[in-house]
Amino acid sequence: MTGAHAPAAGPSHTNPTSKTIVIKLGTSSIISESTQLPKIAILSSLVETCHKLRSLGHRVVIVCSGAIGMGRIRMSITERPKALGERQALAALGQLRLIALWDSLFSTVGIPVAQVLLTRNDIADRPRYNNARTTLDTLISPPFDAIPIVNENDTVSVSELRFGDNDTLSAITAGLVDADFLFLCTDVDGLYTGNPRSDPNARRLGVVEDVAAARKAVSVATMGSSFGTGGMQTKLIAAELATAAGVATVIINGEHPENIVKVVERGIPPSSSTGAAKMDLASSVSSLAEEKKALIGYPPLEDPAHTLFLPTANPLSSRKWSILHALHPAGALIIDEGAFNRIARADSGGRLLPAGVVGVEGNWERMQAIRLVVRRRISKSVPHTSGLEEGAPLSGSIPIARSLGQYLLRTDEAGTRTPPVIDSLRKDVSVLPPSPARVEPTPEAAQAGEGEDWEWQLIEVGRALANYTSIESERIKGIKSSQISATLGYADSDYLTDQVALHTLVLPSPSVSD
Ligand SMILES: Nc1ncnc2c1ncn2[C@@H]1O[C@H](COP(=O)(O)OP(=O)(O)O)[C@@H](O)[C@H]1O
Ligand SMILES: N[C@@H](CCC(=O)OP(=O)(O)O)C(=O)O
Repeated sequence: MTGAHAPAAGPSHTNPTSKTIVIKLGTSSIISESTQLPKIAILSSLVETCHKLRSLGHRVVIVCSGAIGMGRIRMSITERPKALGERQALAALGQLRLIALWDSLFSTVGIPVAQVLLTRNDIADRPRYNNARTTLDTLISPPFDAIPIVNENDTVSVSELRFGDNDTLSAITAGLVDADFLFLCTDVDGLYTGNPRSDPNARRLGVVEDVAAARKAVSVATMGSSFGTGGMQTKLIAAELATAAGVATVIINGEHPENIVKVVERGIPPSSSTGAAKMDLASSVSSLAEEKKALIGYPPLEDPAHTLFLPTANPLSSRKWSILHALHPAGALIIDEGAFNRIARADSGGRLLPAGVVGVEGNWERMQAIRLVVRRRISKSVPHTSGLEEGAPLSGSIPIARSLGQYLLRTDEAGTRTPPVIDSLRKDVSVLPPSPARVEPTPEAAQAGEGEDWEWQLIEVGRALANYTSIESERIKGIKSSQISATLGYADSDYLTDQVALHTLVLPSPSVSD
């Protein structure tokens, strides 16, 4: 045998019970707030846990924060650095130490580790997304059987190309590797009804079936450890992203990594839609107020203490999930309500004809991801909601934009993340997320102006891969498919996009007629 690594028990792809497990370690799990030193004993225990998981046939990916924290330790900086350049420099100093530490700990059990540093840009389009997917899959498969250790490439990422927090990155990673489990290890035992550091009455939630409902039910003031960044807010976003991809997501205390094995071995109960699991769980736990039960599922889970977010009953396909949550939208097609109603129908195949397109914003090439934005008139006099408030009354019953809130998370210069701004996207679309393809009112909309009683509302309802470039789309918008050939001189598709992936909230108030 050559090299530092002794052969270790590797996972088997042929083992039907083999799971893919992503473990996210927050800075609070890596560095002690009191001693300001790496938590060596806990990291060692995590290494033993990974060894155990692999000997049970599972594949493991670690998403590890702590580069900036380790850099602070290295340079004896006690204050959270505010300047971007300083944070990027500290990340460069700390990442090296972090990976050296992991490499030396994992070599004691003969497991090779690989450093994977990502920015959003690295998964911005399908080819790059698939490339990252292949690399990770190759690393966790024979003959390498390695453990990738993923972090954001903080040293080079600039604001619009950042994930911003490793909770989101871990959910994206879980989607990339088609994970079964995502463990968000932190310094508390799970998700509580309030911040357990400041609220003595805060109660831990057990099984959560609906992340959006849980988000409503709890207070997630971002106050966290002095090293951590996102607090619970970003963990809930990660849970929403991951469960939509079919990944069971667990918030658990990083002090006892060995508990991860217990949760994996216990397995995931099917969601309540199947009935049986709810009965089993409900009978094994003590009482919980009825209203809480309805809202957030079950009483706290013990041995080990954790909060479990069940995967959605109908997870998105990997392709749709990546279009909605991972790829970077390069622009937007503005469509009318008729077009939206057609693509929202189950039998439409999600294909968008040029006839329903009223505007084209941004610059894109074929097969790049784009936003689909519905333009509609709304009454000025009738109070209405934007359709983005989770849990809003479902009067319009058109599926739309549940997760839009996440795109409205802003990161300021100091790296602080503010809560999602769930706001009306009426004519003022400046609240749309900053991107090169910022959506402005179309010339037609601007020309038409606003009536006395109505105004324009623009809402992102989904995303898709473009069949035509933005320049081609501009030329064929509003026409019949049969006219594409005469207009462009060729017609590679009757549709502007195939396989539209829609968000899942609801357009509550009906629009006034056009
Ligand atoms: N509702 C809540 N439930 C649990 N923890 C919460 C809640 N609201 C805020 N927090 C805070 O979130 C912190 C964990 O987030 P953070 O410090 O960013 O950890 P990490 O570094 O592990 O990502 C906890 O220490 C806790 O103080
Ligand atoms: N990428 C950064 C960590 C960002 C982050 O989300 O931190 P945390 O909230 O501790 O998981 C680093 O390595 O320092």
